[in-house]
Amino acid sequence: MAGSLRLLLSDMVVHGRSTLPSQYVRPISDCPNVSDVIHATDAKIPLIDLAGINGADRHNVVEAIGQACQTDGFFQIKNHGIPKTVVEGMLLVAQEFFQLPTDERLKYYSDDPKKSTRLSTSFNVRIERVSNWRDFLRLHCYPLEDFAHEWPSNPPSFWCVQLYRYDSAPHSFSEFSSLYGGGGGVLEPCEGVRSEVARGHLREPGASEGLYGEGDGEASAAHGRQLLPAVPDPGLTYGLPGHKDPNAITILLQDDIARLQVLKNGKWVAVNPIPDTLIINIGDQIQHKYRGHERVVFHYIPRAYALHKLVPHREANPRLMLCGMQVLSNDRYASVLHRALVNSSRERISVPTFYCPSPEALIGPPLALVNEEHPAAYRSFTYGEYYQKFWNWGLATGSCLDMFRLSP
Ligand SMILES: O=C(O)CCC(=O)C(=O)O
Ligand SMILES: [Fe+2]
Repeated sequence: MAGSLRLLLSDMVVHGRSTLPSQYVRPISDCPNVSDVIHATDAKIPLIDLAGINGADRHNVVEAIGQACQTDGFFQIKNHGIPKTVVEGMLLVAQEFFQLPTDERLKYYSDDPKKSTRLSTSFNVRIERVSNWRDFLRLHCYPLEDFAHEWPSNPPSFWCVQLYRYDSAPHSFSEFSSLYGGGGGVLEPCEGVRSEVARGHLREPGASEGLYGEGDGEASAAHGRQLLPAVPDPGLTYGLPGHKDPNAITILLQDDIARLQVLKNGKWVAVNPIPDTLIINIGDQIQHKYRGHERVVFHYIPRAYALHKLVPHREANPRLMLCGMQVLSNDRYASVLHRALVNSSRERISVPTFYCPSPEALIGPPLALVNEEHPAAYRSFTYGEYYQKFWNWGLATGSCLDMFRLSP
């Protein structure tokens, strides 16, 4: 891509540079107040041990997940079944990709958020006035067959690790692919996590029926790798400012540099890396498919629990792919604000996997919850529309969801 050379942060960074380029400098009021961050060991971001998930301890594990979804929306899991070498390999491949010669990387460069495979920088360079200190590679990966051919073929391990299938791959490589969304079995190990998150969260009687059920063709997954180079003055900029993920559930792998923070009880809490753990982050939507019915219910996470209390499933409108969403500000199920800071010593890499509804999925308030006393709080939208707004909103303060709010 001609002329894009300096658009990638990794190509702009000059080692030993002593000042931050002005387009990255935030106004003072918007700078991260690093002295006011609480350490996760004090704030207790839940760490859930999945070791017993398929055994006698299953009930307790599911309960713990449900509890974490209610109280935190952001937690860590250990004993997730993905070998350490595999997890390390994912970070390594990301690092290798970002170290490729500029020309090789720029083959994937695009500033178009609609592109399913792209390398870019900041957040949405088409609209933002202040840039974020990160480069990212974003890949769609479900169904795998639709997207794998677009993925980078370099570094060589990038392709092979992701296309190995269970039936043909050496054990470690097939496990490696398990962290990626996709067909051919690559979603399964995460499927357990994903279903348990949903099941634990929506655990009213009957609520778990069909969650991510068979024949579920509506989900999609995107996979990101982001590089946050070392920065001269980390107190003036962000890798990513405070935001809530627009999708259903995010599974995040971070390296050993503690720069991820989550807002808890009004305070930013550092999510200090714990070896061999993954982070689960509840996003703005969750998919709920009812087996044997056409309908798909996308619950807006903050109200998912209440929704299941209030709306018997069978009252949902079967024609409209019916969805529930409500005000997030005062609801304990809110998807949570989190942010990534940068540091001055060395680059940081993180690998998030985003599980999303399909772009066509219609999301709106359940009819049974809408009456004169409780008018719809938000207008209906497709996930595609929401997602486009999310990119155009540019991680501005407030919530992207507010753009869909109907006047009171
Ligand atoms: O880099 C991180 O740790 C957080 C990434 C993130 O929040 C995102 O990509 O949505
Ligand atoms: Fe995020």
